[in-house]
Amino acid sequence: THPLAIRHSTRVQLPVCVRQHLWWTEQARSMADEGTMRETPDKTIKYLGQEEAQAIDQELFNEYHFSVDQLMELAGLSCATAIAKAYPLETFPAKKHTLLIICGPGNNGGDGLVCARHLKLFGYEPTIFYPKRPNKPLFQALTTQCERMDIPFLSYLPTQVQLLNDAYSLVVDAIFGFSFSGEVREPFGTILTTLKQVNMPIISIDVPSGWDVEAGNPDGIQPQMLISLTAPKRAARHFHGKYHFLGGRFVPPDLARKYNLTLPEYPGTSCVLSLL
Ligand SMILES: NC(=O)C1=CN([C@@H]2O[C@H](COP(=O)(O)OP(=O)(O)OC[C@H]3O[C@@H](n4cnc5c(N)ncnc54)[C@H](OP(=O)(O)O)[C@@H]3O)[C@@H](O)[C@H]2O)[C@H](O)CC1
Ligand SMILES: [K+]
Repeated sequence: THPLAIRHSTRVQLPVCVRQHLWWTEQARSMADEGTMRETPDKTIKYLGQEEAQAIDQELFNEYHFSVDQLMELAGLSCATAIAKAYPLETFPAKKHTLLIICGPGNNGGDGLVCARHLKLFGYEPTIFYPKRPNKPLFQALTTQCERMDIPFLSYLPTQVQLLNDAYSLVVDAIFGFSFSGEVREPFGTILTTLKQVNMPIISIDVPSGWDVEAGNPDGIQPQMLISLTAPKRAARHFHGKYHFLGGRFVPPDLARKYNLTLPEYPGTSCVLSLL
């Protein structure tokens, strides 16, 4: 048995053909157009460079005394909420509510773990692949929380993309965020090569993994959805997918003013807004 068979034995028998995939994305698109995504985009929004994104992050922790756990919880909840808006449960083909969430070794991976937990609470069926786990209490706790919620973890990622296409409807890329730099090192090079071949939509958290945080990467993965946290990074200018959401509604006004963030207004109590 391959690892995908552990908990999805009935589902892997359902092939996801291209026609079904197109039907489904169209359904999701029309539902989204009908009312769940009416927020107004703001054309003046500022795109952050890598150093600026890291400086804001540090200021939130060191000057404003937020803990990583706090911000990660809000970031991950934003991601799950945005995914539920763009891909509502009722638009999934043949009730196949499965998603694969691939988590990297830093805080972007932590956002992915939190996102998985909330998606499970929303009725989705996430599976996590977390190949490089930091030896830190925060990540160990987030992992335990997912395990205790019966979210399966893959022991390896099959390189046969058909297995992945058959088992999952969406893949969430929580591999690298704004601290990525240089050439991709293993095992993530192989993982990203596999992701470039899948035919299900990819959802990237904060930055499409493998993209330069500022310059993007035309040869990299091309996600259908991007969820920018705090403010979009410059790489987002090269994003040509269908859905671009902003999340991470935790920026104190003074900090937004200091960095001239010109953030659009979130509607009501929403923790996300659509930028497209
Ligand atoms: N303020 C906010 O908006 C918040 C955002 N959050 C999320 O945090 C990430 C940024 O997290 P950070 O831990 O700083 O970094 P990353 O997750 O992007 O990546 C760091 C790890 O990636 C490894 N890395 C870097 N480059 C490579 C490479 N070329 N190949 C392989 N691996 C790479 C790096 O490994 P090292 O060996 O270099 O240490 C790190 O392990 C942000 O994008 C948001 O998603 C917070 O959750 C909340 C606040
Ligand atoms: K990412």
